[in-house]
Amino acid sequence: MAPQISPSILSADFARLAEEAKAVEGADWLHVDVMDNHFVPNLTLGVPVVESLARATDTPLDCHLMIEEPDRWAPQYVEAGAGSVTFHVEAATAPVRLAREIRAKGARASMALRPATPIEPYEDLLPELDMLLIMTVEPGFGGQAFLDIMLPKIRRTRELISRHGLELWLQVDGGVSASTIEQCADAGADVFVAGSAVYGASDPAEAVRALRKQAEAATSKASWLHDH
Ligand SMILES: O=C(CO)[C@@H](O)[C@H](O)COP(=O)(O)O
Ligand SMILES: [Fe+2]
Repeated sequence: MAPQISPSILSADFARLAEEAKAVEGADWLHVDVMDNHFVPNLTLGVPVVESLARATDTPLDCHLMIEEPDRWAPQYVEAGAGSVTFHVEAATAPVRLAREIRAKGARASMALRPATPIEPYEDLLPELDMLLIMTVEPGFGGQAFLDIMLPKIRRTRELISRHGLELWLQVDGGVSASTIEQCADAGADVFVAGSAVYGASDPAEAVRALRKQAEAATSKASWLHDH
């Protein structure tokens, strides 16, 4: 799959969300960080705002739920219009049932891992998912420095995906910018969330295009693409 860019609305001006969403039309997804002040020490937005955003933009919404009890809430984000819903495995009670429910309701099902959560215990769950999100910062805030200690986990996950012959997308989120996106693509990521690198730029749409170009160039040279 060609690399995809998902700008994070967390770094946008929340008083102008519709305009900020339109500013990145041309991106593959709009990444919406939902935080409940319990799973992470920050509070952002919920179902009503996602419903409004879905009406305000043609870009599909990639909802990243950093919340407790995703088993209870995630289906409501599909109903609100999200095209992809990511729950954290650390918070989910029944991740297989939840992934199946998200898919059955018509969205892509995705599971996220915090930096300290290994992929290996979840190998058998991968066929249930459309995307796996590897956090490259501790979740909670935009603008943090990329954790390059996550690169080996991205590589191991890409190997698992290839070994099982899965179509699953591999997303990275946190500190992804012009200086880190190539390392992520080389390690095997194919969906790139970028908040401050996009909304901190003078031209967000141009920042998306530039990141996509860098990711495409790095992916075309990456061994994981050619060795399988
Ligand atoms: O989920 C999160 C943070 O918890 C992210 O989606 C951030 O919003 C990414 O922002 P940058 O690190 O790219 O500034
Ligand atoms: Fe996120």
